[in-house]
Amino acid sequence: MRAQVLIIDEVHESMAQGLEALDFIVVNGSTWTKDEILHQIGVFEGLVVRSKLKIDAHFLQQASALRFIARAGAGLDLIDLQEASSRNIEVFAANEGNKEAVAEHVIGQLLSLAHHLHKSDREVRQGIWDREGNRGWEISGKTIGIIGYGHMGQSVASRLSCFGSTILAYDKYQPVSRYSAEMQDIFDQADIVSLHIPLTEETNGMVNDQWLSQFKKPIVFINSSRGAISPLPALLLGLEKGQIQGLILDVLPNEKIHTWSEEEKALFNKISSFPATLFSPHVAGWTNESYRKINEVLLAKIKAYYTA
Ligand SMILES: NC(=O)C1=CN([C@@H]2O[C@H](COP(=O)(O)OP(=O)(O)OC[C@H]3O[C@@H](n4cnc5c(N)ncnc54)[C@H](O)[C@@H]3O)[C@@H](O)[C@H]2O)C=CC1
Ligand SMILES: O=C(O)C(=O)COP(=O)(O)O
Repeated sequence: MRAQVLIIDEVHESMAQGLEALDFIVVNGSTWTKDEILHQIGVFEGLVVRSKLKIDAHFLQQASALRFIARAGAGLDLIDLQEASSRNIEVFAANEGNKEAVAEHVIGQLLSLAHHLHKSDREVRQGIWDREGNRGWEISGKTIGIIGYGHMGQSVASRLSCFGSTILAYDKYQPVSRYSAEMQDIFDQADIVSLHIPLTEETNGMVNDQWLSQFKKPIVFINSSRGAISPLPALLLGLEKGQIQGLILDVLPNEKIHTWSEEEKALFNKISSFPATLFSPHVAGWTNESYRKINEVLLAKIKAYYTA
C-alpha cells in the first residue's frame, strides 16, 4: 500500500505533483476543520503544513503513522519539535526557499521608510507636492545590526552590503562568518536593527523596555521574524521614549486582526500614529518565486530522507 501524505495548508500545486512523482498518495485537506484533520491524521505518513494549525503533543499523539512533517516555510514555532523527535518524526523546513523574498522585502521596507516612498506616493495621488516633508535619509553610512545570522539574517546582510552601511551580525548559537559582532556592539553602535531569530521560549517577549534601553542611539527597529518577540506595549513605550525612531513590522503578536479587542485596536492605533512606522501583513517571505522554491526544497529533503 502506497503511503499517504496530507496537505493541510494552501501550498503551490507543485507540492502535490512532486509528492505523487515520489509515489505518495496525496490528500488535500486544506479546507478541513481542525477536528476533521485530527480525526483523519492517524493514517498519514506525511504531513505538509504552513501555519494554520499548532502541531502540538496532542496532535502528534493522534498521528500514529506519521514519519515526516514538511513545513512549507521557515518558522517551526507552531510545531512541538521535542515531541516530534521523541516519536521519530522528521521535521523538514524550507528556509532556503524564502530567504531571497525576506531580504528583498526587509530592504524594500527600510528604503521606503528612509525615503518616504509609501508616504510620498500617497500624497502625490492626493495632489500634495511636499518636497521638504519627504526629505529622505540614507542607509549609506549607517550601522545596521542583524540579530540572528541564519538563512534570513545572512540573506539580508549580503544584500545590504552594497549600500555602504556598516553591518554588525550577532548570533547566539551559530558562528558568524562575516560581519561578526557581539550583542553589546549592536547595543553601542546600531542605527538600524533587524531581527532574524526564531520564536522560542527564550525569544518570546525578548524586545522589552530593558532590552531597548541598552541601545545608545535611537534605532529603526525591524521585525520580520515573529510578532511575539516584540510585544506591542514595549514597542509603543520605545516610540514614546524615543528609543525607537522608526518601526517596521511584517509580523504582529496577534495577526488575526479581525479578532482584535478594543484594547488591541487602541494600542495599534497609538503605534501607527507615529509617522515613521510601516507595516505589512506577514508577506516578507511570500512571493511568486518563493511559493514554488519552498516546494522544491521540501521535495528534495523528502526524497533524500526516503532514499537514504
Ligand atoms: N515574515 C516572514 O514571511 C518570514 C519570517 N521568518 C521568520 O524568520 C525566522 C528566522 O528564519 P531563518 O533565518 O530561516 O532561521 P534560521 O534557523 O536559519 O536562523 C535563525 C538564527 O537565529 C539564531 N538565534 C536563535 N536564538 C537567538 C537569540 N536569542 N539571539 C540571537 N540569535 C539567535 C540561531 O542560532 C540561528 O542561526 C524564522 O524562524 C521565522 O520565524 C522566516 C521566513 C519568512
Ligand atoms: O516561512 C515562515 O516562517 C513564514 O513566516 C511564512 O509565513 P507562513 O507561516 O507560511 O504563512
